[in-house]
Amino acid sequence: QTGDTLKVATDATFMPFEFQVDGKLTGFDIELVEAAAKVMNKKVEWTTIDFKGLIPGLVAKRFDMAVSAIYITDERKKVVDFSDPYYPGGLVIMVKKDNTSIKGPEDLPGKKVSVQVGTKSVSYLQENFPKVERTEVEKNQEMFMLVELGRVDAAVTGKPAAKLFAKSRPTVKVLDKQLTVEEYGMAVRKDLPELTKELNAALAKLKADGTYDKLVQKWFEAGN
Ligand SMILES: NC(=O)CC[C@H](N)C(=O)O
Repeated sequence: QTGDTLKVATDATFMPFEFQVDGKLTGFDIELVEAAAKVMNKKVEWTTIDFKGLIPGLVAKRFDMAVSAIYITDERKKVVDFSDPYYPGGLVIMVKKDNTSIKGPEDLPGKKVSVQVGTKSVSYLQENFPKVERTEVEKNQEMFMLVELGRVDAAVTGKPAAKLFAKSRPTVKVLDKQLTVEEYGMAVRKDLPELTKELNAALAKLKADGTYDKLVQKWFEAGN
């Protein structure tokens, strides 16, 4: 169905999942997709776009898959297929280190919170805390920076990325309480069911042969 090239889209602004070093894509998702493609005997052709364009781009058949720390949600499952879950995630709150007024999501109404457009963070706040003043931005770096600069009170984003960012910046902290429990999946066009099957088989092989564990170790556990 997809020939020998897999067209994969990502929003490379989310360390350690996908980001750029000297203009080159790298991260856990990037290496996992490359490894899966190798098992499937395919080459990867990457496209980088804003997160909000990933699911619409799949629907419009601009690429075959999107891999970008995407949570598997019922809403998204209506328009795209997902691989088996490949990593656990969940939303957390990031604030300035000296912030004492926000201890959990119940403290967010009336506060300014930065979120990335098109993400689960937006729908989570809309549904559960509609009184939060959302500042919606395109890039994750911008979302984090608004907290650092004190232009917003908090950011709501995925735990691994928030933790990694907080580790590199002494001015911010991640609250322990996790707001949701999620699973990351690779999103695939609905008209390519064979690709989803092949992808699941490749992921299973990478888990069985130790490649998956090595990548988890490299991107999430090394140096902790
Ligand atoms: N890639 C990201 O910036 C995080 C997206 C978030 N996990 C979601 O699925 O909505």
